[in-house]
Amino acid sequence: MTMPQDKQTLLGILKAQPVMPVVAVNSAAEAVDLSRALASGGLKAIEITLRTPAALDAIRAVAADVPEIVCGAGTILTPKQFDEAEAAGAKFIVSPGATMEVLDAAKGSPAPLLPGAATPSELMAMIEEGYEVLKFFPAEQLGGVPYLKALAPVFQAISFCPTGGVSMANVRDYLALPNVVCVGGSWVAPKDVVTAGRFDEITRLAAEAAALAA
Ligand SMILES: O=C[C@H](O)COP(=O)(O)O
Ligand SMILES: CC(=O)C(=O)O
Repeated sequence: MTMPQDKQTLLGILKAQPVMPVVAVNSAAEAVDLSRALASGGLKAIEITLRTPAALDAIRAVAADVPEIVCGAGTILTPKQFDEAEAAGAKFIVSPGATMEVLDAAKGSPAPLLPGAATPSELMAMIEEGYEVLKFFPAEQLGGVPYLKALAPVFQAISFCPTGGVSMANVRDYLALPNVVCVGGSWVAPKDVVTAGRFDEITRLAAEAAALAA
């Protein structure tokens, strides 16, 4: 079996904080301010999703100007997006799912890929491809904590980053699972708070999330 996923590097990034902020940004400047505010609160990485036209510029700017945070790219759906995100400086790449084309793009890349998988057959396919650290999206809608608990004894090598519907109300239940390395969430960077430029509030939310590690 090949081992294309740089598991150690990826786990290092994911385990450095309990919550990975998943964000969609309007501009590179906004992404820089947001990243600094999240880092001030104690979060060590950010996933900038390719859901806005500003995403690649934002990744470039954060990778260059905010050394205190590890900048990754999310919502990678195609090999072209993988290549663009890597070229922009993304240090890790997240996809809500997995296609053979995206897995091919990830081969040999310095940016480790966190692909998404949910069903037993999808998990078996990922294991065959050498992937053991996986996104679980959309977590709550797919069955949440009870679903992940049921998978654990069967898929003992798999670690998940559940994302989608996770919040301060349920995050502790996810983090208590042995097969969860961290969660992804947008609640630490609410759109209205970012747009209003209330970065002190972002730092407060980030600190609250970072404290979940204790
Ligand atoms: O689209 C969802 C994001 O990836 C994160 O999900 P969330 O907004 O439920 O935290
Ligand atoms: C769901 C997610 O985190 C992504 O779109 O990459």
